[in-house]
Amino acid sequence: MPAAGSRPLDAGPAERDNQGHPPHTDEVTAWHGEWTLSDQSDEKDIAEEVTVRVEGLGKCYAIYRSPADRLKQMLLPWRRFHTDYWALRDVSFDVPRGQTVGILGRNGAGKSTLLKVITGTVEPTLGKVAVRGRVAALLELGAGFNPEFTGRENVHLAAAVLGLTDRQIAERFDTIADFAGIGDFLEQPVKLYSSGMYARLAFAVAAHVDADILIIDEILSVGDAAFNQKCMRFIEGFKKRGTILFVSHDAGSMARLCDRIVWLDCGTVRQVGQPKEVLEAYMASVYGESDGDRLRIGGRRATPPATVSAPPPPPLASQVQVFDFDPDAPWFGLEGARILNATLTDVDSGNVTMRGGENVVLTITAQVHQPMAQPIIGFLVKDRLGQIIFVDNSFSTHSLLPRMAEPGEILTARFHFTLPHLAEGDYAMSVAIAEGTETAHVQHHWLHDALFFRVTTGRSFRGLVAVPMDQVSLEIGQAEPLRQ
Ligand SMILES: Nc1ncnc2c1ncn2[C@@H]1O[C@H](COP(=O)(O)OP(=O)(O)OP(=O)(O)O)[C@@H](O)[C@H]1O
Repeated sequence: MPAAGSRPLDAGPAERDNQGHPPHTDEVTAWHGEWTLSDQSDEKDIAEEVTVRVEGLGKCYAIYRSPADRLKQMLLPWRRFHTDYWALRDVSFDVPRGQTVGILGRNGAGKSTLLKVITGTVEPTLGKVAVRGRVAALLELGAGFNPEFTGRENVHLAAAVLGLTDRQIAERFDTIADFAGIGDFLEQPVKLYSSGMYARLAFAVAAHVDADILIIDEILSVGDAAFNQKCMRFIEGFKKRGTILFVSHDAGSMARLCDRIVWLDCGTVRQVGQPKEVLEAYMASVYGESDGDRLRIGGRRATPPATVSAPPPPPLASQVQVFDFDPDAPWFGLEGARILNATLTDVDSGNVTMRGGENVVLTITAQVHQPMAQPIIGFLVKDRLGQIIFVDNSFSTHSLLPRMAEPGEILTARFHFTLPHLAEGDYAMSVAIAEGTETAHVQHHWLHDALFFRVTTGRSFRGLVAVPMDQVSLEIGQAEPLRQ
C-alpha cells in the first residue's frame, strides 16, 4: 500500500472557510475543504444525525515516470512532467450517527485513500469532508506511532493526540497495556515490533480513548486469533454506542457488521445500500469481470434433461489442528464453579489433529465450589470474525443431575458429534458453566476463547462450512421448444 501523507496536486492545506458552513461548526471536529450546504434540512442533518459527510470528494495523485521527472517538476513548476491519477472521483455519502458503514471494493479502488482523507491524513484535491466527534483511526500499521519511541511513549503520544488529558492517560495506561498484551515490549521502540504487536498496541489505544467514531482499515488483517477475538468483542460493544467506518475485502465481516455498505469502484461510488444488496451486486460484478459479457444474472431455468457424467470431485483435504486449552483466557462469572479443562479429540484415535467429518468428543471439566442442583456446561464456537458457527450445552439432555453436586466435586460434560467441514481459518471456542435452565441461569465461569483450533484446506471454498459432496454430475440437453 502506498505511503500515507502524499501531497495532492492542486490542494493546499485544508482551508477552514466558515462562509457557508452550517451552524454548530464548533462541534464539527474536522473540516477538509470548503462546505456549502444548500438548505435547512441539510443543516439539521449535519448538526445532529450525520457523523461523517463526504461530498464531491476527489483525490488526484501525480504520477512520475522517474525520480528525475519529479525533480524537474520541482525546478520547472510551469511545465508538466507527470500524469494525473484520480484515486477518488466525485465521492459522496453520509455516515449517520450510530451506524456501521463498510467501504467495499477491489484492490486499488480507493478505499484506503478515502479513509485517509476522512481522517485528515491525506488532503483532498476536490470536494469536502466533515467529521463530527472524536475519531480513533486504525489505518496503516502503527498509524500515528513514532517508530523511534517506545510503546509506552507512543501510547501517551497517541492518546494525547486523540484528546485524552495526562490524568486520563495515567488512569487508563494499565488497561491499555493489558489489552495490548505485549508484555515487556512496551518498553522497546515500536520499530522493533512485529506487525501483530503494532496492531495490538494501536487497537488497544483506539479502544480506550472514548472515540465517537472508529475508522478501521482492514479489520483483523493482522494479529493472532486470540487478539482478533478480543478486537471483535470490542467492536461489537463499540457498535452499540458509536459509529464505525471500516474497510474490508471480507464479505463475511461486511455482512455481519454493517448497516450500510459503500461500494467503491475505480475511485467512484458504484452503489450505497443495504449490505445484502450491495454484496450481491459486488459479487456479481467480480464474477462478471472475470467472465466478461458471458455472465448473466437473472431468474431460474428448468434443469435440462440428459446427463453427462463428470468425474467425482476431489475429496476435501482439510486439516484441523486443535490447540491446548488456555486456563488463563479472559473470563467472567460468579465463581460458584470453575472450568478446569476442555479438550476436543478424535473419538477413535484420541488425536487432536483431524480432517473434519470424523466423530469427535469435546470434554469439558469443571470444579464445583458451591452446592449446585442444576449445573449447565456449554460451549460456543466462533470464527475469526466472531460469527457463531455452532453452540450447544448439556441442559437439553441432562437438565437434572442424579444428585446435588457438592463443593470440590468435578463435573465432566462430553459432547459427541461429527466435526463439521469448516472454511479455512482460526476458530475459538468459549466454554462455560452456568446454573439454572437454558433460558434463566446465572453464569459461574465463562471462559472466552479458551480453546482454539485451526483449519487449513487444500481446496479453497467460500462460505462458513464445506459440504462434502456424495456425488456431482453435470447435465446437458436440448431446450424444450417454446409453447405458442
Ligand atoms: N501516494 C500515492 N501516489 C500515487 N498513487 C497512489 C498513492 N496512494 C494511492 N495511490 C493509488 O490510488 C489508488 C487507490 O489506492 P488505495 O490504496 O486507496 O486503494 P484500496 O482500495 O485501499 O486498495 P487495497 O484494497 O489494495 O488496499 C491505487 O491505484 C493506488 O496505486
